[in-house]
Order: sequence, then C-alpha cells, then structure tokens
Amino acid sequence: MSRERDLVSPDAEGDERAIEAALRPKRLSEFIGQTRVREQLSLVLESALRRGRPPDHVLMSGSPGLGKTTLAMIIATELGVPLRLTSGPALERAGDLAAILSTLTEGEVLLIDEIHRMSRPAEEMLYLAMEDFRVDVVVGKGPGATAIPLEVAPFTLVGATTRAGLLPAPLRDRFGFVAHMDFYDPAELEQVLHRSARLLGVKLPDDAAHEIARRSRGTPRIANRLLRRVRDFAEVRAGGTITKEIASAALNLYEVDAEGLDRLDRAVLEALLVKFGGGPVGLSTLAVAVGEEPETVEVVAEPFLVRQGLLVRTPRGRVATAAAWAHMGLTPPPDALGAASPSPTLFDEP
Ligand SMILES: Nc1ncnc2c1ncn2[C@@H]1O[C@H](COP(=O)(O)OP(=O)(O)OP(=O)(O)O)[C@@H](O)[C@H]1O
Repeated sequence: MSRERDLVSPDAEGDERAIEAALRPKRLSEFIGQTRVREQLSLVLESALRRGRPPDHVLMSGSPGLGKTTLAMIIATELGVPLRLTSGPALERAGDLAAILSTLTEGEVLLIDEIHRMSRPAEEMLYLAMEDFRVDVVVGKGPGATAIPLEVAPFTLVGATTRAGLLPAPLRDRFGFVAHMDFYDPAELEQVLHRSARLLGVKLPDDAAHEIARRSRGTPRIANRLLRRVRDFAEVRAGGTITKEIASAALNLYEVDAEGLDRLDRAVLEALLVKFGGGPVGLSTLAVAVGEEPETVEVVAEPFLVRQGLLVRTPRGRVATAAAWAHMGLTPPPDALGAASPSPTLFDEP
C-alpha cells in the first residue's frame, strides 16, 4: 500500500491507534454529529440507568472510521461499566466466545467489531447468550457429546459492522437498538477538526478547517489524519502556521482532491469510465481492474462515491453518473448515461 493510500484510507494502523485513542471523545455530550443516533442512544442509556439494568444490545453499522468504536467506549463510560473488546475474525470457534462470555462481569459492555465475520458456531452460541444470558458448552465429540449449560452475567453486546446486510436475520433481530452511522457533513467535520486541533495544540483557522473538512470523505478518522499531515507540512514549509492555502497545498501534495476523492476512488472511477465506458460492470471485474479486493472497493470506496452521486449500484452492476464523467474531466459516449437511470439499489449484485 502506498503512503498516499495510507493517508486517506479510513482504516487505522499502528501508532495511529494511539493518537486516535487520545482524540476520542469520552462522553456522549462530546460526540459530534450523528444527531439522531446520539439522541436515541442517550434515551436507551438513560432508561437503562434508571431501571438499574443493562440496556438492550446495540448494533452499529457504517463505513470504517465513522466512530463505531468510539461510541461503544462511550456507552461503557456512560453506564459506568468496563468494556471488553473483541472482533468477529477472532471468534473462530464457539469456545473462543465462551471463554469471553464466561468471564464477563455484570453489566459489562462487550464490543464485537466486524461482527459479520464471526464463525457460524460462535454466532449460534451468541444467540442464546444475547437472549437468555447463558451458553451451552459442548463437551466431547460424536454421540457421547453433552451440552453443559453455563450462566452468563447480564451484559450488553455492541456489534459493529461495515456490512449490516451480511448479518443473518436471526442475529440482527436480537439487537434491541440499531444505529446506522452516516457520513458526516463538512460542518460537523469542522467541529471535529477544531476539537482535535485544540487537543493537539495546533492553531487552526476556520477557513483552513473548512478546506480540510470538505476533503475528508465525510469521515472523522480521515479528517484527523489530514489535520496531522497539514500540521507536518506547515511545520516544515511554513514555519508552523496553518492557513487555508497551506492546507490546500498539503492536501494536493497527498493527492486528496477538492471533493476528497483519493487515489482508490479515482482509480475506481477511471476504470469504470475508461475501461468499461461508464458501466454497468460487476463489482469483482471492477476490483480486478483496479488491483484491489472486491471488499475493499465495496466497503472503502463505493459508499463515498455513491454518496457523492458519482456512482450508482444497479441490479446489472456499477454505473457511473454524469457527475462522475464531469469530475474526471471526461466526455461520456452518447449512450453511456442511459445505464445510470435504473433505480439504485443497496444490495450487492454480481
Ligand atoms: N463523532 C465524533 N466526534 C469526534 N471524533 C470522532 C467522532 N467519531 C469518530 N471520531 C474520531 O475518529 C477516529 C475513528 O473513530 P472510530 O475508531 O470510533 O471509528 P470506527 O467506526 O470504529 O472505525 P472502524 O470501523 O475502522 O473500527 C477516532 O479517533 C475518533 O477520535
């Protein structure tokens, strides 16, 4: 992966995790944006606190970097309980999950990140745990195998997923509250940036915050990362002073365009327009054309391109819109835009 790709990727790695931890809002009142989710969640939490019982299980869906982990941590803080963290891929066997569930303390919040990637046996164990706060641990194999019931302390499961559509209905139905996290408006990202700048001890004028915000793909994690790169650029080339022009020059250097599209976004659009005449083209073909995994194209690039009105998902495949041709400075062939008219769908097609 190139450095530029790292810069605009919504995923966080290594050292960045530590910086992220420092920038995370700790209370619901500090959490910026997602107004509806915040309000709904605050009701859920308050009523649980009044009843003195753990709240319903919470499912959070949305693109990477929108604040799912942050919200899970806030839930635990607001309830005054510990948070246990695991992820779907770490729960390969039912026993992996049983080991965690059996050591939960009363009221604890359990965050399962990437919950759609949990194995089937773990998932089945989770159904019972979510509903009845018990699990059946199977001992032995074959006809002699016995299920030993094990009590689990009442807990709150927070499931986080970038692919809510992949969750089996029986699992989805067991969540009492589903929070869909949306991309942030530029104005909300400006607030995120001002807050982070304060915490990092950086002076950030409004117009520079505006410039960074509109190029942050609607994602706080990217906004924070671009802020740090702008700060570096300002330190090395401008005596540490951030201005709108410095921010813009830094972001141009890192190949984040005026709409916030990064290299992968542009590669996807370019392949769609140039190689496939604007589509329709299937996800896997498109992914091969840009040398990425289909999941990366689908989870990382597409939601933002769809939101920007540059790409639509139709039952026949991915199709570029007129805005995509204009954004890339290309002229569509006469018949190219007809394919963009079928109503967009949110499901995965071939
Ligand atoms: N609403 C918000 N207000 C302020 N900062 C935020 C907000 N949401 C996210 N952030 C910042 O963005 C960073 C990424 O957030 P977080 O790790 O919670 O995202 P995520 O959705 O869990 O991502 P992933 O799916 O990759 O785990 C955090 O460091 C946090 O500081």
